Amino acid sequence: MAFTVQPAEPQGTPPTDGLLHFPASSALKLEPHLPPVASTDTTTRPDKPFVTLTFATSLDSSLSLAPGVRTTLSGPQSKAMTHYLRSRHAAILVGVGTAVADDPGLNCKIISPFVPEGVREQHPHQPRPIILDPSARWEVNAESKVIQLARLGQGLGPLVFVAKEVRSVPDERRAVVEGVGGKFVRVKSVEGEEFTWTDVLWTIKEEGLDSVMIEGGGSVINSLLSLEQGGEQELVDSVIVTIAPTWLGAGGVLVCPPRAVGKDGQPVPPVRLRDVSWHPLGEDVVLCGKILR
Ligand SMILES: NC(=O)C1=CN([C@@H]2O[C@H](COP(=O)(O)OP(=O)(O)OC[C@H]3O[C@@H](n4cnc5c(N)ncnc54)[C@H](O)[C@@H]3O)[C@@H](O)[C@H]2O)C=CC1
Ligand SMILES: Nc1nc(O)c(N)c(N[C@@H]2O[C@H](COP(=O)(O)O)[C@@H](O)[C@H]2O)n1
Repeated sequence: MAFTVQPAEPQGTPPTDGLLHFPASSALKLEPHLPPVASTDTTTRPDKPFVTLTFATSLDSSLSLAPGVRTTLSGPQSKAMTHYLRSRHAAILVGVGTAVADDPGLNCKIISPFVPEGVREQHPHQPRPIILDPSARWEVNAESKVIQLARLGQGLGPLVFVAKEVRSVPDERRAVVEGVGGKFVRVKSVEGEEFTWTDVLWTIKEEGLDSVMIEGGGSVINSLLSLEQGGEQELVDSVIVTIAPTWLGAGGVLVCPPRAVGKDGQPVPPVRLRDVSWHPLGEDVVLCGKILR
């Protein structure tokens, strides 16, 4: 598919339709870190989608002030960048801790500055929200933001991944989720608690979703990074982190995976990024890279 820069909106002009704006010049810099757009791409794996790990952090590695406290870290430009990422992924994944704490919308409020030739997009591309909720504790209801947005046509119905061992999901929750085109998906778990990331990603691929951005929260990011640290599985294709110029202080939800040790009990070299680039966006800086393997 050929892509061109859509010149309809001059860079820097705020949109008047409630949508966010991310300039094509900034978007181009992210391109090497994003899922391929061409369906003929041969680098994608059959067993998993393209995985982007992306979140916003403080200088002291906090995602939020405390568990359950929704905390704004991204400034307007990096928030627009996150929505650009949402426009470029088929799915967006968070843990149930985030769903409960933030009541997130998990939708996209940006029209890509790149559009296929001859096409003028009227609506943002929407990623499919995925909530990891092994024990079905998310009390999703008609007021949940993700449901409201899907009902308005401004987002998609969520896929809620619950453990096979969970006896049943309450009928009201099922009706709410299915009413907006979402569904509960059963995933094999270890003792009804954790899914393996291989199973999560395989299930996403089985749902026909070729790319996923994993946004958080702390438990999700740390468990994924600890696998990468172990070096046994290569699951994350791209890492895009917004760093905000603030310290949230002790007590926050931290990105801090357990230190990896080898079979001999000795520390193994820490995980590091390669192909790193830094992009100032407003007062924030966005770090892009790939996990060094
Ligand atoms: N600054 C940012 O970019 C973001 C910040 N956040 C913040 O993070 C905080 C929430 O983080 P946490 O409390 O750590 O919750 P979380 O969102 O990481 O969810 C944790 C839950 O997800 C499930 N889960 C995680 N890994 C799993 C696996 N491998 N298999 C099955 N289930 C799994 C478990 O039920 C676990 O209890 C909130 O305060 C939120 O505001 C969340 C996302 C992004
Ligand atoms: N990029 C980014 N910057 C921040 O400052 C944040 N707090 C987050 N959080 C993530 O975005 C979700 C909330 O936004 P929506 O309602 O979905 O638009 C939140 O749940 C986190 O996943 N991200």
